[in-house]
Amino acid sequence: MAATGEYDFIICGGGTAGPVVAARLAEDTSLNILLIEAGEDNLELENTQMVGGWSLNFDGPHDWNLHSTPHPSTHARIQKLSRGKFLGGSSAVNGTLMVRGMKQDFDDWADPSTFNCPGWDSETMWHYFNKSETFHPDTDFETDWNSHGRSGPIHTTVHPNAPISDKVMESFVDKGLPVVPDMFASGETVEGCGHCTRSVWKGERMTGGEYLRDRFDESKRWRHNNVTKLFSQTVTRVMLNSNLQAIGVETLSSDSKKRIFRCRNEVILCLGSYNSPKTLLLSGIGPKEDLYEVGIQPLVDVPGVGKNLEDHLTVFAFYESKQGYTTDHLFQGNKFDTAREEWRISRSGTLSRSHFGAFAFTRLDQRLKKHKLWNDALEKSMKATGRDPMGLLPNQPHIEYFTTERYAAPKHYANPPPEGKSAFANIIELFSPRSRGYVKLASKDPKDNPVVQHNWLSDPLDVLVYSEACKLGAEIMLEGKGTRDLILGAWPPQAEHIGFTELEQWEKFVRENATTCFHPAGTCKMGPSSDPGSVVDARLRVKGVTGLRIADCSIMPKLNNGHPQAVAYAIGEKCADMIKEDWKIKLRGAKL
Ligand SMILES: Cc1cc2nc3c(=O)[nH]c(=O)nc-3n(C[C@H](O)[C@H](O)[C@H](O)COP(=O)(O)OP(=O)(O)OC[C@H]3O[C@@H](n4cnc5c(N)ncnc54)[C@H](O)[C@@H]3O)c2cc1C
Repeated sequence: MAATGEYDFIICGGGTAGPVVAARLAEDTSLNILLIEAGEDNLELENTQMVGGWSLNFDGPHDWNLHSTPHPSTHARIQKLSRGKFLGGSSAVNGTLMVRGMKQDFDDWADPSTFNCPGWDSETMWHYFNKSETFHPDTDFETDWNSHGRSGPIHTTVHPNAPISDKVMESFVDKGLPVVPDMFASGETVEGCGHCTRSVWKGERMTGGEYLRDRFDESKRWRHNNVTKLFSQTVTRVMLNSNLQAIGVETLSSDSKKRIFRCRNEVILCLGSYNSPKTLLLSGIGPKEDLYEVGIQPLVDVPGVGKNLEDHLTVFAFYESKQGYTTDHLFQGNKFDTAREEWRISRSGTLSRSHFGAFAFTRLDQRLKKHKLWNDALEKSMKATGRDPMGLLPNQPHIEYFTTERYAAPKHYANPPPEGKSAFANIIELFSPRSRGYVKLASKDPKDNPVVQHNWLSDPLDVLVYSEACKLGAEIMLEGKGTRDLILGAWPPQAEHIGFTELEQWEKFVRENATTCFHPAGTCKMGPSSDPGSVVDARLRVKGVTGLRIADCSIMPKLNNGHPQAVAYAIGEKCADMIKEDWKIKLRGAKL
């Protein structure tokens, strides 16, 4: 098998973080960079650009088609774990929400007494969040300009609310969550509600691909001549020499042809939280017992690879609403085709925007302190760490609420209201869960998806916090002054949650309904060498080898209390800067 190329840096994965690393390194025009992506270029893939087309990418050739392994805590339900397989990766299939999380989340990453990852504090992360972004505020939006960028490749906006979202905000305020302008970018408000930034501009979704090609440039040319883009090639392993130095990668094409690409400096894995650990394991880097299990000779025993899998859960509580508030009428009947035509012609209409509406953060201390389970755990955790049992300080929220502006949900919800009826959801998202899962190889065949066991809700405290959050969420919707008179009942009408009065009813509800928020993280955790579970150090270098880094959501030592795409961009930005420092690469080329 002959080598088919040699590059200074090889970036594996053209998703969210990968293109950032490639593009920033390419600012030095003397460098020769290869970016390898298993999926296609997204230029001709309409559903990666049409904001409302996101779920049409699921379950086909543009999805990795991963599934969770059943677990009794979620009633052995098998859940789809969609990930984008094209340029832009999961940023090209996501809900476009740019909820950065709290400043404290990143100060925890950096703090020696918590995750001990120097250089990952909030000030640094806000610098990189802003660097990746060009924010276009609405005229009457009160912008916190310290928390937005003006010249990054990812163009963002706020969303014009449908009437239902304004009514939901009224209920949030009525129930004690005040409106705080731009709180989801500023990262300082723990209890409040407001609008969040979206990775949408001029009716199009922004993806990691923007770093490589300016979508609004008529010519559609690539920004950098020194980045070779290789699509439809799956990286199957990192090649290590006898000194355990990464010297290249092996790839497989869809017609099963193997190729080898060599690198002079470094390989950077940006394959996401399921596939980065998978590729390390296929390369002989991981827990030795897991490798022996599938017949792979361990080269480096790194016990943390694939462990520490964290995810946010969401549960959708649907309500039927009076007519005139939601946007269901724009989708019912054959209106989807009309809406798509409108988007095609003018990049406007309902498919030019995401269907999420109002947002809120809150803590649940008052409710939780009624429970012995919580109080016992609180006493212990306060003594041990000064934090609550979820690992949070008082300036970090337990929960996010966000709502839809019509009946919209993951695919297993299949009860859209007929014409003449409207529905919306209050989505309850559990932050900082205690449950952790894992990613393991199913076999040594790189074509097989890995085994993913999330273990969601396996920790009783997660169930308690989540059930209380759902109960409060229902009170806000049913008693809050904006929504109490417009909600007609649950949707579908036979849904029982509308009548729930007891916490146990909500516990059953979350076990039966909670589903992934598509935020997997932590499977190649960053941490100091003293942490046996860490896979990369604070400069993102893989333990036990040289010339190999990871830059994607898998490196998060703990998920942000927010949504992860903005973090993925920031990780890519910071990784590129660290590589430049380490290799003393000078900027000679054009800036983005
Ligand atoms: C349906 C959905 C909705 C979401 N909604 C939001 C939201 O609204 N807001 C938010 O902040 N976050 C959201 N997220 C999460 C967010 O999009 C991801 O956390 C983030 O994009 C992950 O970035 P990443 O770089 O880690 O991985 P990815 O973006 O998944 O990139 C990995 C890339 O590597 C490629 N790849 C994988 N394996 C190989 C291989 N072996 N060889 C070559 N290439 C390979 C993949 O095809 C992909 O392009 C959502 C995610 C999904 C799926």
